[in-house]
Amino acid sequence: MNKVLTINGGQPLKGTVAVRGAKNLVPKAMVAALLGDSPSVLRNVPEIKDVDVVTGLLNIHGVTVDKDSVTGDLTLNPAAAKSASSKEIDAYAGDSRIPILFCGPLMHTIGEAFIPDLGGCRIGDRPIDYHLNVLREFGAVVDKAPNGITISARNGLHGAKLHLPFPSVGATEQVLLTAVKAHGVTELKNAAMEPEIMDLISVLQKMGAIINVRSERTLVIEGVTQLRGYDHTALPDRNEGASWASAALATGGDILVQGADQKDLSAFLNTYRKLGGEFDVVGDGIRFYHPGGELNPLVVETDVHPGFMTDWQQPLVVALTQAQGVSIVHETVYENRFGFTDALVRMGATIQLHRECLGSNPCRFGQRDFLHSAVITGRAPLHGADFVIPDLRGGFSHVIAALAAEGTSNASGIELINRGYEHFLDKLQGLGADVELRDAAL
Ligand SMILES: CC(=O)N[C@H]1[C@@H](OP(=O)(O)OP(=O)(O)OC[C@H]2O[C@@H](n3ccc(=O)[nH]c3=O)[C@H](O)[C@@H]2O)O[C@H](CO)[C@@H](O)[C@@H]1O
Ligand SMILES: C=C(OP(=O)(O)O)C(=O)O
Repeated sequence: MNKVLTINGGQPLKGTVAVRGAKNLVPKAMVAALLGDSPSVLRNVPEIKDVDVVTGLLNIHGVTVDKDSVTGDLTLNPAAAKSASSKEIDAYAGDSRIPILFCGPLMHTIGEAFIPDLGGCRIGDRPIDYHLNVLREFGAVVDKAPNGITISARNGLHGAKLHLPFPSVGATEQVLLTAVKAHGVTELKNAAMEPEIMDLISVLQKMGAIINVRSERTLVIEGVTQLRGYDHTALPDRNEGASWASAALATGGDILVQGADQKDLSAFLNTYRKLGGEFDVVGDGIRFYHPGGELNPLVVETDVHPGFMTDWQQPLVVALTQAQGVSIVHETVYENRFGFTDALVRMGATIQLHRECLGSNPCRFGQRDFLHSAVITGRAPLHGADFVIPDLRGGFSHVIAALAAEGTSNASGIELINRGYEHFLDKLQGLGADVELRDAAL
């Protein structure tokens, strides 16, 4: 039975939430376990759908994943790794972005891989051309198959000199997970340097990999013949932390985010402060709050790390609807990440989308037909509306807009949020939100 979340707005969110391991690291560290010749232990694992998807994919490839019933820590044993049928793998098509990262580890382990069509948030085309190009440079052969691709490396994989057209997070991870056991040295230029990538590098180094992080976005990886299991505590989810911070501001609330890490949120914290939000870095996290008074309009441009992360943009836009004046958000990472603003406009926000680059940095979407700049005029009183959750961050934004609004909203498709937000409804209720999950009327 489909569920609907009924949200009664008008209450500030107040209280404490704890964030655990990052959605953008944990599933990748799980994939890395395939490369070891002994079991790995991953700690601080959140209960989110992307972890379930990767657990299922590992299981059908013969990797056991045991969850500690008290701590939730995972022990991943690749001793019996084997190939899986395309029918088994196909069951995971469209669920997340992670299956593409099985390419290198599966080629190293069993010589070939079938990768189903990917899922993840629909915020642009999200092609995998960089992934396939780097894999070919390593010596892999890629073939299109019904519902996915097959990839093989019968003659092994060798190091390569690589340069990404854009510092893609996924393609950088693809290179890391392949190069660590490829024959010879790999140099990757224009690599992504997100904290989750640095944490994946820590995981791989614990396994025995040799990875040099140079300045100027360059990684140099010296391939080794053998890797062992790791014991690692995942870094906290900075994107979940930033989401709750925006929720505090949009609703006029006060949220202590346990686990939020100042250094990984630096660009976000600067923006938050300029917008008029306040935060205190405390022992076990960061307290985010609306200090009273008016919020200030801002110009925000998303960027790769260390810039303002694209995944922070959607929740922040809700807070910007409550600032006094005209704000601009220029999205430079994804070409189509403003679809979620339709529902905000129906709730009373004033948001106009433009094809031009409205920030100070022209981006690669500027001369093309993409509505990738938003002009937000506030302060706009919001009112309740019915909406369908479009994706992870867009859905979070809709829910906090509904909480900031006067009146009642109904959200369907709320389960999408579980892909990246652990115990979302429990956390909302713990912060005093008046929400109720019920069966949809037929
Ligand atoms: C599971 C995960 O970690 N997801 C994160 C990861 O996504 P993901 O790894 O998919 O994002 P990328 O950094 O690869 O994508 C950045 C841009 O590069 C483009 N591109 C990427 C690969 C490719 O082969 N060809 C290509 O054109 C994409 O369409 C996008 O416009 O990084 C993004 C950027 O920080 C975050 O928003 C996502 O939350
Ligand atoms: C875009 C996101 O995730 P994914 O890459 O998993 O779709 C996100 O977390 O905002």
